[in-house]
Amino acid sequence: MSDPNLPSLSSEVRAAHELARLRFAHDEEAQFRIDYEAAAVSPRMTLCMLGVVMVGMTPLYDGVLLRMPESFAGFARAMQFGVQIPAILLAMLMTWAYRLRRWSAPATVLAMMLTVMGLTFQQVIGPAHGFHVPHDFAVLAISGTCLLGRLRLSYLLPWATSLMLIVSLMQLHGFGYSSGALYDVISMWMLFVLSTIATYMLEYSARENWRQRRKLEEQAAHDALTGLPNRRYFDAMFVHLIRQAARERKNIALMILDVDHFKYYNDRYGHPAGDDCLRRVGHWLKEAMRRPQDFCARIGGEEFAAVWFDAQIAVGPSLAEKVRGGISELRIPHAASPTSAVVSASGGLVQLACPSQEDASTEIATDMILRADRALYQAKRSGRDRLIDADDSRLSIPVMPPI
Ligand SMILES: Nc1nc2c(ncn2[C@@H]2O[C@H](COP(=O)(O)OP(=O)(O)OP(=O)(O)O)[C@@H](O)[C@H]2O)c(=O)[nH]1
Repeated sequence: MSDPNLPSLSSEVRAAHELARLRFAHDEEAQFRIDYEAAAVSPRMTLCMLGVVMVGMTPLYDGVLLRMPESFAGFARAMQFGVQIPAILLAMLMTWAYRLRRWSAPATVLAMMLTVMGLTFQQVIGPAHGFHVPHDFAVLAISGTCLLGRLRLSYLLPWATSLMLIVSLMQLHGFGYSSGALYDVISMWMLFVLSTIATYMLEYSARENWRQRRKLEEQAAHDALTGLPNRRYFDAMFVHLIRQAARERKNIALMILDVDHFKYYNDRYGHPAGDDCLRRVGHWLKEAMRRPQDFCARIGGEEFAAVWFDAQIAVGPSLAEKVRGGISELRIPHAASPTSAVVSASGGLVQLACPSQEDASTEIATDMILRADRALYQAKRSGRDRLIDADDSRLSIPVMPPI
């Protein structure tokens, strides 16, 4: 029998297909794009800095190495310092400033377009002034953007290909269809194809690593048996929700649940059946948490926690009782239980109305867990298969002072 925790073959094939197409499904793709853009900041800044330095140095190699005539230098400077460098600086600003970052990719593409178009104009107009701009600068700018720009291939490719077509046509138009000009254009396209393949491979491995890291993070936060969040996730998330509840003046409720006489269950039906029982309980808990911010976790062997965010204090006990009682409704036979013929659970509930101290959320969480645990203990002592509300007058437990 196949292990339900292992991914099915079809999901693996789908995952490989998505990777090869450089596109994940909906939410995963959206999350990837956010992370990919965040990781693009330093390579893209490097690209822009290189661009500024290389364009900024053009007077040096135009004048000293290529001996650009004065009649042409004015046009070249206007292009370089009036258009290309400002466009690259704009891309730098959009990448560097957090609030403007969503414009970073279009600004980088714009800088590439203006730089390449400027170079191509110079190449085409130059010969009339007795000056020849080497053709490789245009493809260098496109390849550099491919390799260092960290732009997604599906975004970059249409722009880069259009640019290459424009550059090729302008060159062929400007220099005629001589074998030398054709050779130049073909070598430019070969370099461009290589850069595109490298861009594909870079994005492929970025996606693969990103997915792998997410999987590991997911595994570190979840329990392998039930698939529910684990204790580590619960501790972090509970404190986070208390902080949010304090900020938004919302209520928060916690129930700790423990399956009754689970040792007897294992003894009677065997450990694999015990595992299966825990899986079914976990599945029910996951189903029972309806709102996006409510969650449940497996916090110990046969111990679970359920957290409700923004539930009315008056309905908290009935919500918790529905979830706890639902475990008996699963009707998992438990012939060895002195409490019930089916698997049941005891629960301890604690609620907090609008916590006020946002910065004391860790202490509040510790206190709530302690009180829920004590209520659970009370439920066990008073016969099991029941919920005890820590705020109920029957249970007078002193509240732990903040540490
Ligand atoms: N099958 C299985 N059993 C587990 C797992 N984790 C913990 N247990 C068992 O759960 C049982 C818990 O026993 P106890 O702590 O004595 O509690 P209990 O028998 O449920 O009794 P009460 O809680 O007092 O009702 C132990 O026998 C553990 O071995 C698990 O992942 N799978």
